[in-house]
Amino acid sequence: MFASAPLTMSLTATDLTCIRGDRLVFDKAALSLSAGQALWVKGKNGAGKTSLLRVVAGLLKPARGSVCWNGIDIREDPDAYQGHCHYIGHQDALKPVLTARENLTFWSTYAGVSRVAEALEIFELSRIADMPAGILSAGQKKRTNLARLVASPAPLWILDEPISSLDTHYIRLFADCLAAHLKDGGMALFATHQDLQVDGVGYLDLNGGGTRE
Ligand SMILES: Nc1ncnc2c1ncn2[C@@H]1O[C@H](COP(=O)(O)OP(=O)(O)OP(=O)(O)O)[C@@H](O)[C@H]1O
Repeated sequence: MFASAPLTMSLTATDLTCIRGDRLVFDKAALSLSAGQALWVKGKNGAGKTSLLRVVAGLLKPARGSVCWNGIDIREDPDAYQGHCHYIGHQDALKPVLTARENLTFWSTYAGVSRVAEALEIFELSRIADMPAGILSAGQKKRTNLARLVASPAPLWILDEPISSLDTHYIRLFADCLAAHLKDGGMALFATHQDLQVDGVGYLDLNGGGTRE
């Protein structure tokens, strides 16, 4: 399953406060996830979804509160945490001169695991695998980014708008991929304004400041 991951995994965040510029974005947000669970972060534009995902990914420092992976504050060993976590944000993380295959190989080599061929197949990228990423369509770029989730598996997925630019076929494909990840004992925290059908997902509503429903 997930190399080097402990049998029991947990992600907890408590009392998170985020201030951006001089604005309080959210206050006292809390969440918890264990193996097989997913949480959908909801909220209107500007409610702080991206900010929360970046805080939980360890990319943005909260004004207060903490994020713990298996009970240990992620600030204690950020490198170890990054090894268990895939963050895919709004922006694509592709080098435009490298092909889709080369981009995936770069990421999976960096992570020390290589399931590139499987990732290309699952996200139906084989036909365009050897085209430079810079000339791919928005949806093809998005699928190449998402294929990193399979090319170098990690137990925790943190995904910001993972299905933007995808047509209904690929939204379904992603939903199946997410469901398989959860069935396999993975976890996911994500935000999307679009409709995504995945069973057993919990919700975190930031409109009220970060209270879990
Ligand atoms: N780098 C920054 N500096 C200052 N303020 C910022 C910065 N980035 C975001 N903000 C502000 O933080 C607030 C939350 O932004 P965030 O992107 O987290 O919201 P969001 O819920 O993801 O929005 P959307 O649904 O529009 O993507 C917004 O008011 C935004 O203007």
